[in-house]
Amino acid sequence: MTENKTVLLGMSGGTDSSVAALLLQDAGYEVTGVTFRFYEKDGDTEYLDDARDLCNRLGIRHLVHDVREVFAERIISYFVREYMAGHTPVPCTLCNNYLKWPLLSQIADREGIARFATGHYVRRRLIDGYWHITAGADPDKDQSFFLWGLPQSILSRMLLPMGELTKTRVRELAAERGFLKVARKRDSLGVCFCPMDYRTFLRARVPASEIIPGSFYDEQGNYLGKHEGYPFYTIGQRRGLGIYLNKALFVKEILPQENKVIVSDRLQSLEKTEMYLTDWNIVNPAALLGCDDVIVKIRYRKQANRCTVTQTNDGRLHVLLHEPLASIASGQAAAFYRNDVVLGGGIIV
Ligand SMILES: Nc1ncnc2c1ncn2[C@@H]1O[C@H](COP(=O)(O)OP(=O)(O)OP(=O)(O)O)[C@@H](O)[C@H]1O
Repeated sequence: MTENKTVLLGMSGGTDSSVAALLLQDAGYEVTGVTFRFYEKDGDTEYLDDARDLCNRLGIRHLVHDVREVFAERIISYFVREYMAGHTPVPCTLCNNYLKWPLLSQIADREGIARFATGHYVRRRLIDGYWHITAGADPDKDQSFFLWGLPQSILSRMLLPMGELTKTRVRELAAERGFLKVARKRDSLGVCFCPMDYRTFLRARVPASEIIPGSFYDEQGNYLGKHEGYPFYTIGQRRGLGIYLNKALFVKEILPQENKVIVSDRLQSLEKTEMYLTDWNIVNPAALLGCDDVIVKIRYRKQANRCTVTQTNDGRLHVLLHEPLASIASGQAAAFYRNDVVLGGGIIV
């Protein structure tokens, strides 16, 4: 049987998905581009024009799919709600696992397209009959941490043209082929709808009466000073507390009901040896549950802890950490790895 070489590519108008279009065409695929309207800062739709122009140049059909309302509720409102609950949200993880990839799959089905693709810097590998996400070849761009929640129905159909490449090479490819605007686009930083300083974003979206000054206390309950409102602090935060003692302080606990933030001068006191996850996904239970060679990451970079994962009677995952880990915050994601292979993940409660 000949392979059905049709693919639906998520096109953000950025460098990676544009080069992905070129590479998929080179590989003989009939590419259809789709641009999701997730969020438009100040009504800026240049990204739509860029994606459309590229498709025109490449002779690719281009679709636009407006999901601004869904994105506003499932991602932006969730983001605000989580901070208001004293948690640390993970909007990119949720968007990838619950919106972007499922939408690609649904639209591909609707359009009769066999595969779907993005410009993510990840690869995939079939292990013991299960498709797994694995880290991208460029360690500085690897996005595997965000893709632990995808089911086999999606993993088995995805194409990942960026997986073997470095970002430098991707820019070179765009320039070599004469796509200079594509080659020079800036990398997107942080959360797409929120400036690096999420406080300004919260202030603009939450009634002033809901974020009010409160107090910092130490672990013994001693008052240390005023804070600007508990949603502005995250577990493990050290900078920007506005308490001037001649020692470093870390946010240990956030108590939304009392608008209190508890700080400690010992990072060790923020350490934990276990955590629980909800909304989890496991690729192959036999390769994760009870195994003692699993790595858990709760941060995109510079952290990897050995752990043992088991399922609890009430349907959560229990993660026993082999060495203590500091600054575990509710709402954050935890992703499980064996070497470069993503085994699953979940949301910390
Ligand atoms: N608005 C969108 N519509 C369709 N696909 C999208 C959209 N935004 C992102 N994607 C897809 O998801 C991939 C990863 O997006 P992300 O924003 O994490 O990375 P990026 O490095 O900014 O990618 P790019 O350089 O392609 O913009 C993109 O390469 C693209 O394939």
